[in-house]
Amino acid sequence: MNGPLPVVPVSILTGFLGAGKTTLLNRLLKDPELADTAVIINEFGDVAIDHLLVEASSDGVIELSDGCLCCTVRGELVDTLADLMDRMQTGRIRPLKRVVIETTGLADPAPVLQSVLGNPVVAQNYRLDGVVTVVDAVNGAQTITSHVEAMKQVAVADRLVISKAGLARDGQVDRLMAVLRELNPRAPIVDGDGDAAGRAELFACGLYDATTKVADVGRWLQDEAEAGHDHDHDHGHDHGHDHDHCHEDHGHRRHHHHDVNRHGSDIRSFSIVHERPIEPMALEMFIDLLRSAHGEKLLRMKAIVSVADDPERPVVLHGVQSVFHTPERLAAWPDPADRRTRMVMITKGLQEAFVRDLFDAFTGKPRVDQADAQALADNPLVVPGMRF
Ligand SMILES: Nc1nc2c(ncn2[C@@H]2O[C@H](COP(=O)(O)OP(=O)(O)OP(=O)(O)O)[C@@H](O)[C@H]2O)c(=O)[nH]1
Repeated sequence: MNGPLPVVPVSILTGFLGAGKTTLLNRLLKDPELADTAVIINEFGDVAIDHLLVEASSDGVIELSDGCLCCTVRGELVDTLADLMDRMQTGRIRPLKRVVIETTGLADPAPVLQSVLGNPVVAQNYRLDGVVTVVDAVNGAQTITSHVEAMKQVAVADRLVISKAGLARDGQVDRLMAVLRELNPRAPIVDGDGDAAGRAELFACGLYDATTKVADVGRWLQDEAEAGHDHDHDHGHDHGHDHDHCHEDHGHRRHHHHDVNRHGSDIRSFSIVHERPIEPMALEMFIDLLRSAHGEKLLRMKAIVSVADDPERPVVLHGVQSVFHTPERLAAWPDPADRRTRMVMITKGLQEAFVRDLFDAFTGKPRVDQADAQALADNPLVVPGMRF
């Protein structure tokens, strides 16, 4: 009979929306040292795309359902970790050498950390081996100032990885380094393009130690531990935050009273699903307009698109605020049974109806009260029926 399984190290990979978490993970998973790693990803949005874009063998990637890891999905994370352990113990899967949890970009890391550190069942079988936070060189400094989650993600980190340095303007990386140093004086700062960012050692941080971080980190974890305790007794999911977060789904709103709005009441997540291939020019104009007129309100856009010039080979689009990355053409549909265009957007102060109308105008869905594509391109700030 085999002895008890060794305690499995858990790494948390975090970073604000679009910082480059999945890109880094895909690179790291190529290191043979990270074979036998399970990846738990958590996506904010009702149409899942992320799992299509993580390149590990599909049985190594577990997707947590819609909702944010720091709010509604915490219980699911704990259940998933317990289930993985059960499967290992009963020999249904090979023993894992590591579990990596990729959070949503909007996640407050404190409750996620507390789920691993503070849950007795989890803590028996897993140990938190560190937090790796990706920070985007172009948007990072501004994002940390505007979003408390981004600031906390930096403060709790054991390693800080700077992505997109190649896209940064003069002085941007130095300014970002200064911000990072102030929030987290001890975590090594790693160049996302360098070799160290692609090796398994990036995750080998040693047992998580909040006392090596700025003083606030210990307090956040303590607050979470107390909030978690309250949950057990009264199921109040408040934490002092507003509860009005909502997903907008194809024109319908689904209020999730338990999907706590830690993320600001003007942050929305919605998706556009389109059956027919889209003309390349229409797609380009739609994206151009969205980016140039409303880029700063578009926290994140992720899409897999059927383009009419080659519908067999979908295009993957990534937008992060005003930065749109070079589109990538895939060799084939990740799931050949589903060839629909799917776009997921996370916006701040930009309504779904506005984006949807814009999309409809460019994809030729006729509407009597709707401006045509040319009129929109001429004056993107005027959309009939829309007020700003
Ligand atoms: N040039 C450049 N592009 C990058 C780098 N890292 C990521 N990107 C691009 O940034 C976009 C977003 O990257 P992702 O890895 O999906 O970001 P993410 O943090 O996982 O995004 P969310 O999970 O939505 O928060 C993609 O188009 C990537 O190709 C980098 O270091 N350099």
